[in-house]
Amino acid sequence: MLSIERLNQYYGESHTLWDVDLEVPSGACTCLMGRNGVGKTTVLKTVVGLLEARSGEIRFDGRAVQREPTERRARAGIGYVPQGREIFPLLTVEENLRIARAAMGRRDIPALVHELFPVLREMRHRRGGDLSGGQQQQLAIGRALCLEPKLLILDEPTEGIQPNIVREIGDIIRRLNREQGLTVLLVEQKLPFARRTADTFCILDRGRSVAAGPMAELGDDLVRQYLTV
Ligand SMILES: Nc1ncnc2c1ncn2[C@@H]1O[C@H](COP(=O)(O)OP(=O)(O)OP(=O)(O)O)[C@@H](O)[C@H]1O
Repeated sequence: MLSIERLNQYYGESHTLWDVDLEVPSGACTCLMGRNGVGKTTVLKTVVGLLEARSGEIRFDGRAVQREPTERRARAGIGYVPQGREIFPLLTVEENLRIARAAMGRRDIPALVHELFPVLREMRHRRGGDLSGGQQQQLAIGRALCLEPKLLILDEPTEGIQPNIVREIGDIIRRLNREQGLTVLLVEQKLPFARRTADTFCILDRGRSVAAGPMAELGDDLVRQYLTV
């Protein structure tokens, strides 16, 4: 579904991504892994179109999208839940969802959103900023679902969330993937969570893709070499 080939990206003169390759198979949940600062968020932002690729190809659904604007990629089915969630804190839960939905020219909120996240219906009149971290993450995922994506990209969805809610978020990602058939690309630093949630992995190290494969093949050597601090 998403295929990245020889992607290079720069922040000014600083070469950040070096010939990165990444495959996200249709229907799978893929985890992009690596230590802090290796370029994971930069890959996601380049896929979404918030950063420009200097060279390389990003194919989504069989089409090269690396020169398309963000809105066009979103309309094509690339959904994005950024790190830190970035919900609108002063708007209500319902307003946060409706604003996203308006981008589709629709006023209704998809039933799936309330089915997956009943708390968003219960708290629809609360301000986004008054929700707990876990509830804000649910709102951020719900908002991405309002655009009916084919690929859902999540940047560290468990960051700053209580352990009992982390499991809940993992269950929801798996349900979206397995029951709704949504393809998922996830950045995640928590190894047990990544193992439990994803089918395939790709590891970045200092801006380069260094290993990839089925999650069952993520052995201790790779973990020691590229993931433990
Ligand atoms: N706006 C920016 N301008 C300049 N350099 C940046 C910018 N954003 C990130 N970088 C640098 O690019 C490199 C990759 O950063 P990135 O945030 O993609 O890494 P990451 O793997 O997602 O890290 P983390 O796990 O800490 O979120 C880092 O060296 C970072 O300092």
